[in-house]
Amino acid sequence: MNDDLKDQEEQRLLPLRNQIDAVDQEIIRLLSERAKIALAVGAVKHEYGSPVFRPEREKQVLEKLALRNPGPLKTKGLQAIWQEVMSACRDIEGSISVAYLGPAGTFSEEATLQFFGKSIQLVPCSSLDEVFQQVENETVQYGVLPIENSSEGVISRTLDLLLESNVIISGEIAIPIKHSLLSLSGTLEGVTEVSAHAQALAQCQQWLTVNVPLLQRQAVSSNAEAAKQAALHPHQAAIASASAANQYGLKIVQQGIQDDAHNRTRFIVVGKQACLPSGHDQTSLILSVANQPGAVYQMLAPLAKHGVSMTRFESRPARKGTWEYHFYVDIDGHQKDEKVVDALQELQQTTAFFKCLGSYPKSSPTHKNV
Ligand SMILES: O=C(O)C(=O)C[C@]1(C(=O)O)C=C[C@@H](O)C=C1
Repeated sequence: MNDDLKDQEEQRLLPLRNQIDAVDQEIIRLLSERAKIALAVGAVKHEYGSPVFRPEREKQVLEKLALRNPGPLKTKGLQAIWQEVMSACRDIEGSISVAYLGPAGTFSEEATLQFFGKSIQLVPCSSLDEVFQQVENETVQYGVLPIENSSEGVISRTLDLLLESNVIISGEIAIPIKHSLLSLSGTLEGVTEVSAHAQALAQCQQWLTVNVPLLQRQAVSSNAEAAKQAALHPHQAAIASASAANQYGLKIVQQGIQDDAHNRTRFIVVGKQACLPSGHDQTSLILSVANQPGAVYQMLAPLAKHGVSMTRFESRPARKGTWEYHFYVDIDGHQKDEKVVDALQELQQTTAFFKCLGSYPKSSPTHKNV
């Protein structure tokens, strides 16, 4: 562009940018008003000793945005902004800390930030067990854990820890998982090994077999750990997110190497506080029944009887060597909803084992960020 055209453009942009500045000032004034009200809300919560984070209310605020959005902003963009507004308001009511499978740069961190917004204290942990421990010991208020991947199935350690521990599920979020092959040089020259979390290696196995059959595959504790190692050793490549490349000083050899283009992981948020109904909730249960014919069919009868829909059903061996199973069941509705109350009461009487993991807002398409 020549200088004349640049000047012309500047002259036309200037008044528009002045308008944006004036609107920004008004937004800041309104945000400050909102923050003062949040402080008053926080003071009331403090008096009653109740938690700052209210997932059911945040879900309602995000849903209202979808209904009220006049455009031209996309609802997804508006909701992402509001997620940060609520995160910042929450933070002045009282800071919350959230444990996740670290180090920095993992998909767990991405899910944590999408769910809570950026105004939180991130506490990276070295294992899923440690995330649970931190929540159980109340050294953090919440923990974020992967529970199922669309191509690889359930994360069995998370299911087992839910059975053993004493935490309550307070939310869920599903995020797209896109893997990249990273190395120090951005090429595979001199590279003999590729490392990643076992789940990521499994999610990319076809691509690796077809494209880099000679690279030795090495499972490590997380993709971010693989990226850290690749940054130190030129003979190692790593599978991690494209953003991990920046974070660890690596270059992208190839993006999007996951075998399933729609690869997603669902994460759960656990804490010690039960959620109130939001209007669009689900309840997670662990059940088991005596090992006899028709037992599973009978186990589910109270749900059908009270018109409660089952949205997920997983089984895990009870690890007693007796071919007994624990069933992980998600149902529609909150445990305070009348028909759920009736169904749960009956289930408690008819099952050999019953554990309610909590009721929490469903991640609707508008809050799924996918
Ligand atoms: O409504 C509340 O309880 C608030 O604290 C306000 C607010 C918000 O910013 O809208 C902030 C934090 C809560 O998690 C929910 C909502």
